[in-house]
Amino acid sequence: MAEVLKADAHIQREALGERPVVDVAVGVLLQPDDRFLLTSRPAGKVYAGYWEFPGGKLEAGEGVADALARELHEELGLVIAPADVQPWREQLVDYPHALVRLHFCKLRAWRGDLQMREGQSFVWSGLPVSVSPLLPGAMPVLEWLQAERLLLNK
Ligand SMILES: Nc1nc2c([nH]c(=O)n2[C@@H]2O[C@H](COP(=O)(O)OP(=O)(O)OP(=O)(O)O)[C@@H](O)[C@H]2O)c(=O)[nH]1
Repeated sequence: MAEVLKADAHIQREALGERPVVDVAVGVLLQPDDRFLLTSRPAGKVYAGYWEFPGGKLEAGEGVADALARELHEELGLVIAPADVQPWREQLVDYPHALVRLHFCKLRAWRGDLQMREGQSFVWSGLPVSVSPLLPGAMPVLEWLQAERLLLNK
């Protein structure tokens, strides 16, 4: 099994094998200058107020690119073509409330102006990130981006 990131390890949860995996499509929206979009989780959701990359759970029978296009439209009013979604990395995260498989995708093209349709806040961030707290499942992305930038000498 791929490495599992255990969030809030001090909180008890069911054994791994007994929980279903929830698939989540997550977008890393990148500007030409490589800043990326972070949004805050709306009130009423688990980890409300934490910063994350936008996205959400796949519906039954839905693929990652379609789910991401639907979520980004529902949450942010953006229109993206599934063909512009670049699958990037996957990460399993073991939260007390759920075991999730995050499908991180890069996006450099979209249409429409950002609308915070769920009352979220947003920031276009560089590295290091200036907002906090960050959702545990969003943290590996920062390391991956940093590693890529070092490699490309950016
Ligand atoms: N969107 C997003 N979700 C993440 C990230 N990292 C991470 O662990 N997650 C987890 O993935 C799951 C996404 O669920 P969600 O609640 O945002 O999805 P949703 O919009 O479909 O939820 P709902 O329709 O049940 O309210 C949550 O358990 C969340 O903690 C991230 O960077 N972005």
